[in-house]
Amino acid sequence: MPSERHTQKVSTLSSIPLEDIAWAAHAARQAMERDQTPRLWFQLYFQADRGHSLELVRRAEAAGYCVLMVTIDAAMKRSEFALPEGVEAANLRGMPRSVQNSAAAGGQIIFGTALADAAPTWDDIAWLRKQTSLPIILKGILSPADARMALDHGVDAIVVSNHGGRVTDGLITPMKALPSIARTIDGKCPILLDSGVRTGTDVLKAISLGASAVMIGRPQLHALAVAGMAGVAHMLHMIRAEFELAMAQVGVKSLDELGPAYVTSSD
Ligand SMILES: Cc1cc2nc3c(=O)[nH]c(=O)nc-3n(C[C@H](O)[C@H](O)[C@H](O)COP(=O)(O)O)c2cc1C
Repeated sequence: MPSERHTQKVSTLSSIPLEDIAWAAHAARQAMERDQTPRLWFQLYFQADRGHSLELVRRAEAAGYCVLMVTIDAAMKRSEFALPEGVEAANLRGMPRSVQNSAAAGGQIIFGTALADAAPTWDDIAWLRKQTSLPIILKGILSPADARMALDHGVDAIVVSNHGGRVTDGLITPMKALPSIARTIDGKCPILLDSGVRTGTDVLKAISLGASAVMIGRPQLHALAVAGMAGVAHMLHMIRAEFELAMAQVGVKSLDELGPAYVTSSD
C-alpha cells in the first residue's frame, strides 16, 4: 500500500483461468503510456497431489506471474454455499477435487480426520522452495513460532492474516499478532498484513507495528459491486488519502519515522 505500485493476487480458486487474467493485464499494460499495471501474484493452494500443485506453479511461471503467495491457513474449508451454475474453479479443471476446491465447487461439508491428512505441512513448503525460483510469500501467519519456521524455510515474505476471519472463529486479530511477529522477524523479510484493513488509520497502525504493506480484501468487492472499476480506484484513493492525513496528524513525513510508539494498546 505505501508503494506506488499496487499488486493483484489471483486465487487458485479463480473462476477465470490464471492465463486469461495475465493476458488481460498484459493487454492493459500495453494500452498505458506508463507501466502502472498491477503486478500479478499467484495465490497457491496446495493440491492433494504435489504433481497438481507443481502444474499450477509452472502455469503461473509461464504466464508471467512474479510471486507465489502460498496460503497456509485454509487447508480445509467448510462451506454450505454452492457456486452459481456456470461458475467453477477454472484453474483446477480436470484435477480431482482437493479439500478446498470441493467446498468451492460443490458446497459440500466435509468432516473427519482425513482433513488433517490433506493439509500442507512444512515439508511441502521445503519442497516448493526447491521447485521454483519465484519469490514465495506465506499467507496466514499468526504466531512468532510460525514466523520463525517461515524464515527457516527460506520464504521471501510473510502475510500476517487470519483470512479475514473467514475460516476459523475466535482467532487473534492480525494487528494484535503483528508486534511479536515483527520482533521475531527482526527485519529479515518483509511482513504484509491483511484482514480488517478498512481505513488509512488501519494502514498507519500496521506500518507502525512492523508491516511493510497491507492487503485489502472485501473493500474491493464492495467497491466493485457499487461502482465497478472506478469504485475500486476510488476506494484505494480514499484509503491512501486517509493514510496520508493520518501521517500528517501524528506528525511524520515518511514511513520510516513510524514505529510502535505511535500505537497504544489497552492490553
Ligand atoms: C470472497 C472471498 C474469497 C477469498 N478467497 C481467497 C482465496 O481463494 N485464497 C486466499 O488466500 N484468500 C482468500 N480470501 C481471503 C483474502 O485473501 C484476505 O485474506 C481477506 O479477505 C482479507 O480480509 P478483508 O476482507 O477483511 O480485507 C478470500 C476472501 C473473500 C472475502
